[in-house]
Amino acid sequence: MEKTTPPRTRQEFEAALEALSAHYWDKHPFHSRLHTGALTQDEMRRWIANRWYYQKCLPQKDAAILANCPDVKVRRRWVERIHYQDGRDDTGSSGLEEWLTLATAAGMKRADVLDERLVLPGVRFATDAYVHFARVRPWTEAVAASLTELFSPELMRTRLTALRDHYPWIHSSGHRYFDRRIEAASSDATHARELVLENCTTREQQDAALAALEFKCGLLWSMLDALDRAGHEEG
Ligand SMILES: O=C(O)c1cc(C(=O)O)c2c(n1)C(=O)C(=O)c1cc(C(=O)O)[nH]c1-2
Repeated sequence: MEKTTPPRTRQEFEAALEALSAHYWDKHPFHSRLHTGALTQDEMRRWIANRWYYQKCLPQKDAAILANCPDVKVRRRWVERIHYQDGRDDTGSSGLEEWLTLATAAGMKRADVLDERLVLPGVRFATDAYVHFARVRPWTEAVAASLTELFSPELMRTRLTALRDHYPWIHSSGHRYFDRRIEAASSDATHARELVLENCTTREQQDAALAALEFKCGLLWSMLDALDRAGHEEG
């Protein structure tokens, strides 16, 4: 009989997921420039407009996870991510509205962001690939792909400090997205990690989850490659 590789222990699996932080976009040169205050106003605005495309696609990505997930308890908690970004109605808080506030705080018009004129082909392609992945892969893999958020709170803290220290021309109303997201990201990512650890129990499922998280790291990285290149071409 063919020998199958036994699954990793929970600790080993968790450590393997964590180790993929080595590929996270916090180490991308574009983020280094953003965080040291080196971006021009045009580059900062282009980053905000491109991230908008990522932000606005997140609820569709999460809806794909819901559509593929047969577990009512998981769906009940996961749907909160859609409420978070879309808002429950026009009066409450909404991540997407807060992102648009960041755009106006940086001197852009809402319409200029909403018409996606500044969205680079590479950013569109990478973002669409994430939504597609969530549609066609098992829900556990799409949840694993979201685990980049485990690595994001520290990055968002650094970004907030950078906005305050290096980009005073951006009105402080634009900081709110990150102010609120740091805590939400920790709680969402902790929940997602638990789902992956609980539901990916065979070696194959664990490997697929790790591959999904690596794929997502590459996808985020390529978004910043596109932004970095656009900045250099301009300069
Ligand atoms: O500002 C960032 O660096 C950053 C990173 C990430 C991430 O690592 O995927 C997300 C966010 N922000 C974010 O705001 C957010 O809502 C979010 C959702 C997800 C996801 O994959 O479901 N990632 C992220």
